[in-house]
Amino acid sequence: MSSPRVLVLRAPGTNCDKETAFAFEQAGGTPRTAHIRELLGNPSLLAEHQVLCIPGGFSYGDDIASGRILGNQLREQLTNALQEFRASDKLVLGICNGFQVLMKTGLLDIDDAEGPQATLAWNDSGRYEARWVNLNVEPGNCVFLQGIEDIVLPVAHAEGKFVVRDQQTLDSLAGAGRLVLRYTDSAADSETLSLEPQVDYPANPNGASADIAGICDTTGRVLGLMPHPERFLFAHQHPNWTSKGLSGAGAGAKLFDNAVAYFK
Ligand SMILES: NC(=O)CC[C@H](N)C(=O)O
Repeated sequence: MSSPRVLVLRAPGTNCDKETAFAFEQAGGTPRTAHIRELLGNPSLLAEHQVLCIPGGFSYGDDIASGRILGNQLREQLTNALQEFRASDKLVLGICNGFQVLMKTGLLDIDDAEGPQATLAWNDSGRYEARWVNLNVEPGNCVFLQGIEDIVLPVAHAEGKFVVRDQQTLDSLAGAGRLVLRYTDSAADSETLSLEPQVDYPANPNGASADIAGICDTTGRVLGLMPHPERFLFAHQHPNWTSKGLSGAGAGAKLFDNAVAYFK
């Protein structure tokens, strides 16, 4: 297959669908944007695509909780179509609000018999955080992050604090290679795995447990992350690109390249 078809799903309040579709297009994919109503009316649309991406924004105005309404719609009304999609060796990406949505769908394998093992809560600062952050990638089987050790990306969210239920759950998620993306700074000890952040604000912009910025499912084919890779496709999007002498592609482009390369 030369160019995977990417379904970029939007809902009322989504605001990153165009740049996310553009990111997949730049990478050689064939994106198509669909409104949730269109997908609910025609679930077979999913089967026509190889990648499902839920982009960032404020779906349903972040009412109740970020991602809750769209997540519930997907979980309750498209259960079978989504599970079939994942089972057929396809990819799912949730960026920021899309991550918040994915957390509620079951696609990230975050629920166990006792309920959710983790959730995304309000930032410790109590406000929207828009800044650039440094991230470490845990080596593993996450398709989107292959070949990336560390990466600089922007975040822009108010409900991005990844909170894990307890230390045992944290250890088991880590042991399974699920904690794929963590905020870092020069003083960070990435070996320590604690419910408390090891990295101080603002390098950890929200106070996430163990500085977690993104997780994948058990297959490595579903990724949810708070940072926005689609906002760093070109070096000149970095605020210090001239002083750093950056040129060419931005670091975020690699995630989309990896997704497309998976189908070649
Ligand atoms: N950029 C986004 O996707 C924002 C996510 C969400 N609406 C929040 O503020 O937490």
